[in-house]
Amino acid sequence: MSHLPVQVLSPLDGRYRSAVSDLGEYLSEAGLNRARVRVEVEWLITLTDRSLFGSAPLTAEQKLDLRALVTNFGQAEIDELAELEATTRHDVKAVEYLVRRRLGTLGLADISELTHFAATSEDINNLSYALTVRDAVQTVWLPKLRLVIDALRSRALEFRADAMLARTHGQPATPTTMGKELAVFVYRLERIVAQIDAGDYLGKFSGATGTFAAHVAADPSVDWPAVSREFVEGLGLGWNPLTTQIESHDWQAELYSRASHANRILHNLATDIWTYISIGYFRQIPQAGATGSSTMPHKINPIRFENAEANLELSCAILDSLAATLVTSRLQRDLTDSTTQRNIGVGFGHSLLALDNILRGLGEIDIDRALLERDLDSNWEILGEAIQTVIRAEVSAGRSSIEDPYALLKELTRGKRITSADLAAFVSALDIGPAAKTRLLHLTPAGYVGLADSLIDFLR
Ligand SMILES: O=C(O)C[C@H](Nc1ncnc2c1ncn2[C@@H]1O[C@H](COP(=O)(O)O)[C@@H](O)[C@H]1O)C(=O)O
Repeated sequence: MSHLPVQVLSPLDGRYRSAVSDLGEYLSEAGLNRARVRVEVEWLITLTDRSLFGSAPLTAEQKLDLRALVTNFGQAEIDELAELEATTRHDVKAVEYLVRRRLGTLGLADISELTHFAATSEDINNLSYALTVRDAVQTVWLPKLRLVIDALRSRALEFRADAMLARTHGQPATPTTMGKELAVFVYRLERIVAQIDAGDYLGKFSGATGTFAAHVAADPSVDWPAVSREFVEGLGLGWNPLTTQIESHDWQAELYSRASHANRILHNLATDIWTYISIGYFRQIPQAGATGSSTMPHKINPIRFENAEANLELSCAILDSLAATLVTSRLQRDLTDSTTQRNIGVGFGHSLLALDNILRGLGEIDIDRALLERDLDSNWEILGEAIQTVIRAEVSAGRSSIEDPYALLKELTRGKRITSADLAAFVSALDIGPAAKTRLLHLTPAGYVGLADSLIDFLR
């Protein structure tokens, strides 16, 4: 028998807890159950406000008491729900019983039969998930993503004029600036954030098979779809009028796909920064007291970006799986979504942890301008593109009769190392107009960055 105290299985609840615990407020079992209590309570208030089934509107104080069940939801309720569920073997039924018990304590036993009235568990669950996922995304995950975007933008602006050899296919290519390369990621991430901001959080509240059958059986004179719509929209959610027992989860699939897409862009950023660090373009700023390698004292390892890379992969695996599977439920419902949705927090948790690491990592790197310049100065052959393009323009304008300029430059540069002197001699001998020749003679690899410096202004 082990002597270990009870151990959590997920590192999100272990070593990384402090970085992701804000999500637990919403996407934990307790967060879900608190939201379920909220939905049950608000449904009671909706029914009594309309004096349905012999009820009378609750007083302001009674409503406060009921809503306090949500704000005061804590360990006592968590324990009581566990005890109730041990008997019911049904998590939502346990919540209903908890609310009924509290109604008794509050002197509201006369409305206890209106608890969970005409509702199926999914009516409570889907609204609770929409509320908790919305709050987790809007108050925890997106703000962290925005912090990363802001940090990235400020580093992009800082490096906007830092010319750098580009490496398409990993090979020296037409230079760019470090600022423009980081700005590309800002632009991409901002698009995804806008899409996520515009996304839906939908809810249904229409009974066991989405038909309002029990509602109509109880009182055919009520406009139940209108009541349902007001109720769902009153919670700040969009109303889904046409469903089976379950909300169709399409909004969830859309959200998780977009979050996963954001993860992949961040993954691309993390591996690019890792690569810039590995070739020395970024230096890592030593952190006091930190160790790189346990045996090689000189090392500073890019652990922030490696941790981010791994967590983004895990997050994508979970969010992709949720997006792919949640949209299918056999006939009017199967219960697979109940089990999979319990992992929404794990999906966002790995992403949040990655964001935290990227944010720290971005603050722990500095650019090595001297190395960037040395590298550019060692690769004059990349100007072959500029020269052949200028010659073609000159031929086209009738100022040159050079045949096949591309082949000429290919002959000079392909697979070869060229010095500035080689290139100057070559350009001086070219049969082109004097203005173009002067322009080419003044061109350097560091100066061949086109409009990279100003393109960054396309960022919002
Ligand atoms: O309103 C209803 O409950 C309708 C009922 N469908 C159900 N809808 C929602 N939850 C249900 C359903 N059935 C079971 N359960 C309870 O779901 C829990 C599943 O546990 P887990 O796999 O851990 O997520 C676990 O607590 C289960 O008890 C139907 O028969 O159509």
